[in-house]
Amino acid sequence: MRHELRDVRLVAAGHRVVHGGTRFDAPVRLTPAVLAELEALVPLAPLHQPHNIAAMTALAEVYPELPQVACFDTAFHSTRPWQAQMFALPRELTDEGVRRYGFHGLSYEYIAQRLPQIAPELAEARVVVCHLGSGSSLCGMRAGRSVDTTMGFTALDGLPMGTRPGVLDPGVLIYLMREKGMGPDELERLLYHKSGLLGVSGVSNDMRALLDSENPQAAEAVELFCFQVAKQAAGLAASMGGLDAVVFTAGVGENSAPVRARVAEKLGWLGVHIDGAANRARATRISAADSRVPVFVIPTDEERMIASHTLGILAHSAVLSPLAA
Ligand SMILES: Nc1ncnc2c1ncn2[C@@H]1O[C@H](COP(=O)(O)OP(=O)(O)O)[C@@H](O)[C@H]1O
Ligand SMILES: CC(=O)OP(=O)(O)O
Ligand SMILES: [Mg+2]
Repeated sequence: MRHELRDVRLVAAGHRVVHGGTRFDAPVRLTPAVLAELEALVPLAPLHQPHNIAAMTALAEVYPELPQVACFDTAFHSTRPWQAQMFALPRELTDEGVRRYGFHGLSYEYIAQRLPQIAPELAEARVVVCHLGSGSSLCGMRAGRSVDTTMGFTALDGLPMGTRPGVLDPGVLIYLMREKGMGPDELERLLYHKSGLLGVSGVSNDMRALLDSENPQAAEAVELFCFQVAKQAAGLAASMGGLDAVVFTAGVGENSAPVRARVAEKLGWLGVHIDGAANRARATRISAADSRVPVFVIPTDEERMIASHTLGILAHSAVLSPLAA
């Protein structure tokens, strides 16, 4: 890094941190105390949080004076009403933080800023944003604020993903523990690494490979994915009391015209109709001229959000002093 960045003056490092728990609903400057709190959240995001923390500790070793800022995937969702945050579990579990957090918040925050630049008439709109990548989730946002989202306590809930199952009857877990003798480590491997598109297809976790495959199980994996996107998008429309626009973003959402077409087809009854040619050309607005609900493809930019938050924290705490790399 020192070599690559020799002509650059580093002023700070911003990080995506997937889980902020109940404690962090905004970006925060990294301190040893903050780091300890982020480490305590590792069990809630075992696929992501350890890597987020590893980057911070590595950087702190090389640049001990460099200010570092943690920007949370969960923070954007702190505006949701209580019904969207609560599981129907005994109160004491809710009180200790067993609740729905939601993720991909930096991506949703970027889209919330970008959409009104593209379509000012939608500034107050009820929008379902489909962040479809390796990890996938949906966010229902109204006037740019999160109302509801498909992920929950961890990044396992909601849509099927590359290697995660999405929504699952918790009774399945009791069955696997009791009848198959699975312990927490084996369950974690099953749910974070072996399920989702990979588990259903037996072929790949990559949507491109599944769309190219002749294997009927690959086709089933794609169909299961599109079915759940449409079904859960309709659920978010109910959370918002209506639907005024749909946005596709992230790896699959930005690049896969067939997935967008199939999801839109399943949402036709809600007034979502796309224009085939615009969709294939990956236009910014892909809805048909007579579609009640406009549909957009907007490339996300989580890094830009992180940079912007990091500069904001620096300006706020007046630490933007000349720091030579
Ligand atoms: N042209 C494409 N068609 C279908 N899927 C694609 C295409 N390009 C990328 N993808 C999918 O996007 C996924 C990665 O999305 P991305 O948002 O970069 O994921 P993440 O940030 O969660 O790693 C890949 O796993 C791949 O399945
Ligand atoms: C939260 C999450 O699932 O992130 P990613 O899409 O990066 O896996
Ligand atoms: Mg991503």
